[in-house]
Amino acid sequence: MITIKNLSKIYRTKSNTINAVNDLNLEIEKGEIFGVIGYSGAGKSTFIRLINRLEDPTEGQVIIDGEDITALKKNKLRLSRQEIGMIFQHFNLLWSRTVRENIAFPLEIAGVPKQTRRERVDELIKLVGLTGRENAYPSELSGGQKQRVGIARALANDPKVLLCDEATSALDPETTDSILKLLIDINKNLGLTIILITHEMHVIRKICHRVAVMEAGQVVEQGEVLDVFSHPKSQVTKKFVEQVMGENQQDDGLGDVIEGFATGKITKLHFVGEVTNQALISSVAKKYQVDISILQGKITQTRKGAYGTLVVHIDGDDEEINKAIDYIASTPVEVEVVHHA
Ligand SMILES: Nc1ncnc2c1ncn2[C@@H]1O[C@H](COP(=O)(O)OP(=O)(O)OP(=O)(O)O)[C@@H](O)[C@H]1O
Repeated sequence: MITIKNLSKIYRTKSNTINAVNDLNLEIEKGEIFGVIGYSGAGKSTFIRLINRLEDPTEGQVIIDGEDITALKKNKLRLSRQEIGMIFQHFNLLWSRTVRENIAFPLEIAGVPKQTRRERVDELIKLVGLTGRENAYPSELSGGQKQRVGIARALANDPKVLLCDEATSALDPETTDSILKLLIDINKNLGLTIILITHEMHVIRKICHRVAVMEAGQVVEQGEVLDVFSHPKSQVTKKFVEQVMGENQQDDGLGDVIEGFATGKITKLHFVGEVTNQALISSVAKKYQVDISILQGKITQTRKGAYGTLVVHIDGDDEEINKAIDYIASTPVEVEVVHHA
């Protein structure tokens, strides 16, 4: 639905030439939540601003539903922009306008008649959960409420695409979760395509279907979120996965723990995808005469399932332990026996 072809943006200053976006190619599907992650300076903001032509590219094309946005003249561009909503890290609200008036603003610009405008604003206020706050000014709102106004305003003209520029980076973790949940609901209920840029892997993990990792203006890796988590290829992607999974957490002090067991087997269980850790552990404990205790590990959830490793101690008769291990190995979970007591 969105095709990015050989997109480049070069900034020339007196002393410098910066390839902020450098020959970028991407295909984004209709109705997906697509994340772009990168460190500061990777070119994410420039990239997202090229999609709605807040910046003009030096080269390349952005094609949305067959229409080449980069080739549009000013008048047509204004109309096309109504199909692309955008929300920002610092909300960009009009401080002298109430919630209702902020949300109505893009409708006024689009020439929507007053009565229709009022009805549409009412709908949007309900959609983003701001009922009761209609007449408040931005200065009277929490960060999460401000971003809800930003979202309602971005959705006012019924866009096909929503661009999110570090939309939760100024919010605390709990508020971030509530805004991410709202974005998931909007994506599901309205079938809206969402492109978000972030430097936080948690945001990608929680809501994105696919992700592209950017470095020095280029996409260095892309794919389904779960695949990128489980098989990160580039150094920069590995660093982002560590943000969520922790660094070298797997074997921290495991040697000492292992020495403490005189019976049973210590096993590492690698989870990628559908099977959940709780379901597996409890079904093994029910099916076989074994005791299982979790010694260490970290499991995280993506939209396509769990990812991570658990180290467990399985104790009981040798035969039962082996049956339990064979059973686990017959599921999508990978088993590795690291110690026989
Ligand atoms: N208007 C501009 N003029 C000159 N250089 C710019 C301009 N805008 C961005 N750059 C440069 O382009 C590069 C990419 O910047 P960009 O803001 O797109 O990165 P980013 O990944 O979004 O990082 P951040 O999160 O820090 O904004 C940086 O080196 C930046 O200094």
